[in-house]
Amino acid sequence: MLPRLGRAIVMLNMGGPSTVPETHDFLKNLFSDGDLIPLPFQSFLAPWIARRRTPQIEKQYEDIGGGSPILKYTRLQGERMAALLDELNPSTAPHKAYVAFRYAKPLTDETAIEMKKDGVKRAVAFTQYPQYSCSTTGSSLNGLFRKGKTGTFGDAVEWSVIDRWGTNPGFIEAVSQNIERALAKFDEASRSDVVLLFSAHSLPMSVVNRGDPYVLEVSASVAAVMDRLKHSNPYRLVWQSQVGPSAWMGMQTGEALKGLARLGRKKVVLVPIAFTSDHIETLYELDLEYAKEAREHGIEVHRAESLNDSPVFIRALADLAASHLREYSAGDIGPTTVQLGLRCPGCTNATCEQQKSWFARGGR
Ligand SMILES: C=CC1=C(C)c2cc3[nH]c(cc4nc(cc5[nH]c(cc1n2)c(C)c5CCC(=O)O)C(CCC(=O)O)=C4C)c(C)c3C=C
Ligand SMILES: [Fe+2]
Ligand SMILES: [Fe+2]
Repeated sequence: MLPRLGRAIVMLNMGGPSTVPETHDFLKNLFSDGDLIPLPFQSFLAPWIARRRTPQIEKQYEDIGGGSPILKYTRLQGERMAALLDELNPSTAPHKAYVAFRYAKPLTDETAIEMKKDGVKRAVAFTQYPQYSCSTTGSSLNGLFRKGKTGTFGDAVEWSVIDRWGTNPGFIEAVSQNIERALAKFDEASRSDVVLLFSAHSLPMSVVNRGDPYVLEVSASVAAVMDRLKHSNPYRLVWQSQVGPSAWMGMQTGEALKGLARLGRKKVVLVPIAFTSDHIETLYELDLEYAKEAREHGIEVHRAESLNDSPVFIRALADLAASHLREYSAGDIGPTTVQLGLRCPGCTNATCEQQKSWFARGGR
């Protein structure tokens, strides 16, 4: 049971199957989410697509060691962040981190029950996606709002929100240090020729074209990292993990690697920039598929490690949460956002607007 003045920090993310047999339920939840993938006849189509896709995706999770490590790392990051927060902000201690995933256990419902049992009165919804997209953080906040307004967390919880932090100095420092470690694997004489290929999960063009800020915010992260590295190397931002036949943001990571080989650029560091721990896209797509393909094209390729248990990154999470708790009250969104109350100009999802006014009232 948290004492009255304790603070709950709720780490929001999509989640992933911790074991291979959980893959089907993960995919079913994912394809059922109209905020991520709006489908006609969603409640019929989602289970059908999930069933068809399960064997292929199960194989990928088998190949990366039997599941997604996202829960392991989110718990570790949360526990270490909370311990640091107790030191940084004794006036709001004790702090306790909760995990609320959108498509895998622990789902928001389960977390809500735990928070209710703990008697939480004041909570921070802390997105673990550094850059904002309506289809990721937006979906998590919509999910939290749907549960919150029916009292699933208890009647008296007051909320505030950290909804994006893609240019946070600690985050940028942690990514930059991992790039420097990858660069150190190349021979010193040709190190400045290495191309830094920042790779982020792509977004359907239909989402980009309705004014979603994700592409801009990922680009801002890349620009901040390059400033920190004093533009030591040539670089590009490319996009991976397209699903289905519609148009997605490009250029694709795989195509970029082939193009670089054609140009005679044979040294590359792959940098995951839009996710904070290892998952199928780093361990399978980047490490097993693209790196292998690149080597076949004669490219020497190393990947910057994901942030995972990076102490610099965990300190950044704690600093972010500490300044949020010091400077913001229930009903506030910050520190990075200046978009309170605004939704994407082309957004027609009514829940997005309701959710934002609900949080602006502190979750009342
Ligand atoms: C910032 C990260 C992500 C964005 C943006 C994003 C958008 C997005 N994703 C899909 C469809 C799928 N994504 C899937 C897996 C998956 N997606 C992300 C991150 C972002 N997605 C991650 C980290 C993962 C893997 C989780 C893990 O391994 O731990 C999948 C399932 C895998 C598959 O079937 O290929 C789908 C489907 C859409 C449609 C979308 C934008 C609207
Ligand atoms: Fe929206
Ligand atoms: Fe995705």
